[in-house]
Amino acid sequence: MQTKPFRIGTRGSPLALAQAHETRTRLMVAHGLPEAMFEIVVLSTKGDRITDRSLALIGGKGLFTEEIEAQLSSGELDFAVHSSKDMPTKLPEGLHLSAFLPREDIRDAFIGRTAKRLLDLPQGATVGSASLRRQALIRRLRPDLDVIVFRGQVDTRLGKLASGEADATLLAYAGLKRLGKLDVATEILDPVSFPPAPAQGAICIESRIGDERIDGLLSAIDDRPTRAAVSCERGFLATLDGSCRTPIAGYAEVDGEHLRFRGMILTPDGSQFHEIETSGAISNAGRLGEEAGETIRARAGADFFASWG
Ligand SMILES: NCc1[nH]cc(CCC(=O)O)c1CC(=O)O
Repeated sequence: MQTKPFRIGTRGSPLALAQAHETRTRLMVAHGLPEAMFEIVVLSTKGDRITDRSLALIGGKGLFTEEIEAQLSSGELDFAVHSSKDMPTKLPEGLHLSAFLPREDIRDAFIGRTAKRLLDLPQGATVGSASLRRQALIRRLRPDLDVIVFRGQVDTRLGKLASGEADATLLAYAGLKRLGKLDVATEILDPVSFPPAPAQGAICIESRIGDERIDGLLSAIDDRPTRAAVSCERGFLATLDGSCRTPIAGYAEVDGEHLRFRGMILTPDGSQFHEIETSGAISNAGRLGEEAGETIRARAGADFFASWG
């Protein structure tokens, strides 16, 4: 019988803390354990410290996870809670994603200061986003808009918007919901025309491979449909790139044992894009995503990928 508290690693952003608390609550309920059995350990990551530059320029994925993963590997943490969207497709040796919480809404939210909808923005309006996917999707639908880089935590971005640095911004519905700020959203974007990032809206738990005590603890809160959908989306991402330096979008929807995936890749200026749709058994989810990536890559051709630099 475990008596020492489990040590849960997380970043210190309000969103990360909300995700860690949600995970702890689910574990307490699933196992009838008191809160004192879970210690939330807050770590600062490179991605949290660098706020003045686009993350795509400094190294993309892994920025929010490296410090936490080092402490997982060394045994100082028992497991860590992350946004699946921020996880590199290749994890460090010895670590795996051992559980997924039931997914939140996958869609992006539009937050307009004056116009309430993306398509209602006046010509030449500015939209702030640091995400290459969102930038490319905006340019595809509205090549006349001026897309500017907007970084930082959700509150920072909303502050920049309020102070007039842009006319609108985009954020994940899931993040706003977890922060209790859904009311700022003025439009929820349609995932067919504005597909989310692979793994958006899904909280995952990372832990050591072969740690049976932790696997046992976490299996009680693992959501199978979310695991299948995220595996498929991450398969697509991994085949195409796996960094966050590229405009890649896609989402899977699970219905019983069946899954349907839609993916999109774009040139950064949004002038060209390719879409793919596929479906199959959830038992084959990761492979379905990889195959979709291979197919869309062949279809797009080398010239298209030159735009990704
Ligand atoms: N890159 C930051 C990040 N990572 C996860 C989320 C939102 C929550 C989620 O997708 O699970 C966000 C903020 C955003 O995109 O608005």
